[in-house]
Amino acid sequence: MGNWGGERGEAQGGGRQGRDGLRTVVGLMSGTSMDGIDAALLRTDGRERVEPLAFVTVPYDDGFRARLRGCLGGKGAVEQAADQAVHQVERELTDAHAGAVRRLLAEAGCAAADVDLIGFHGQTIHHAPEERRTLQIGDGARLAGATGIAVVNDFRSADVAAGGQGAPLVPLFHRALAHGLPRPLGILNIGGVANVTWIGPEPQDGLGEAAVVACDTGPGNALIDDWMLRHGLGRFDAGGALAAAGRVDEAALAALLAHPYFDRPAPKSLDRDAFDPAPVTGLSTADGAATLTAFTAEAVVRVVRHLPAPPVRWLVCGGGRRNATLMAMLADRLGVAVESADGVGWDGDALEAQAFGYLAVRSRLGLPLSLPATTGVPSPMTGGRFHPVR
Ligand SMILES: Nc1ncnc2c1ncn2[C@@H]1O[C@H](COP(=O)(O)OP(=O)(O)OP(=O)(O)O)[C@@H](O)[C@H]1O
Ligand SMILES: CC(=O)N[C@H]1[C@@H]2OC[C@@H](O2)[C@@H](O)[C@@H]1O[C@H](C)C(=O)O
Repeated sequence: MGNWGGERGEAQGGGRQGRDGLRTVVGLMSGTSMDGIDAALLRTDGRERVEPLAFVTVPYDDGFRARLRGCLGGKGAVEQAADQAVHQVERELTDAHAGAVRRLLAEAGCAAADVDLIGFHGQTIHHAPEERRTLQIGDGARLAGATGIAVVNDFRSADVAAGGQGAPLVPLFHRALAHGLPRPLGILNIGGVANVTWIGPEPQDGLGEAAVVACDTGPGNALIDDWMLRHGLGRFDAGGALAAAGRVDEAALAALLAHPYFDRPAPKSLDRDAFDPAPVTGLSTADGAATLTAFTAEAVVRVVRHLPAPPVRWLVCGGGRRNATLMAMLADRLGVAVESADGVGWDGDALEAQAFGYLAVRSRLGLPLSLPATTGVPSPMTGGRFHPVR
């Protein structure tokens, strides 16, 4: 992969590796909440060094969000991907990402020619690793053409094809950021789905890397968001205010937690709509919100027994860290410090987008994106598909 510079080359007008060994990259994430596109600009060597530069979120409009939802999951989603309707949404999604890149670079005062690479996650519309299927829509070649910047996309397929879960993929990025923080450390991302990265003690001899274990914990905000939408109460429970006004229905919570997912050891991963919220159906809006919020928190508690040792501290990123009721439930139930990742100087909204920029560099360098302990893949696995500027 030493020819990366050559492949990008000056003919492609791209930035080149700086004297400090860092690449300038854009990371793009459009997560399971389907709230919009997160776009991050950073410099990184794809190993230890990460220097965030800028970040923007570009929300989807309601019409596009509805069209995107129409592509989601269910039987035959992969076959459906051949459909014209899905292709049309994929084109729209890709063009919206190109717009997000332009906006990010304009805000950062950075020229496209100074960017080496884009890491383009795309939108997951189907995730069934047990069937060796995962599908993120997003046209890498079209994005490269529209931005004039080479693109890496399709980060999850190689892992899933090799028998891994294909998710979560942020753990190696989390480890790169976590130097000097107390161990074992739990990093909890609460998006539509929630996922944890457990990071063990730093090797005493300074050689090698800290152990890392990861999995999806269970629902994040998706069930709460769907509940709010269904009741005409907005897109999410701002600050957790509605949940704070309700009472947790213990019988409904127990029914939700009866799902076999919580007994499965890590690594394991989820599709957005893996859980059926039927147990809360008859509850008041406030009690339903409280119970679904407790479900997200309790799912995190249930994962602790699948980790090598309980984390001594939890750092929370993703939109769920803004839900004060959820954060209080987590602190109460985990019994150790639970705090926003922003408190250690990270941007809890930008982390996933940054991770896909970082992983794009790793992809070009042929480095692993996943490990047996993060996705269950049989051996450390690289991945991603490269789309040069033509
Ligand atoms: N002020 C707030 N109060 C409560 N919840 C909030 C607030 N702001 C955002 N959220 C929640 O965070 C969600 C968005 O989180 P985020 O952007 O981390 O998800 P994502 O990246 O789409 O998902 P994933 O990590 O699963 O891919 C919203 O859908 C909402 O539920
Ligand atoms: C298949 C898929 O898109 N999974 C997402 C989703 O959103 C959160 C959780 O489920 C996580 O496993 C993953 O995203 C993050 C960015 C990851 O791969 O680390």
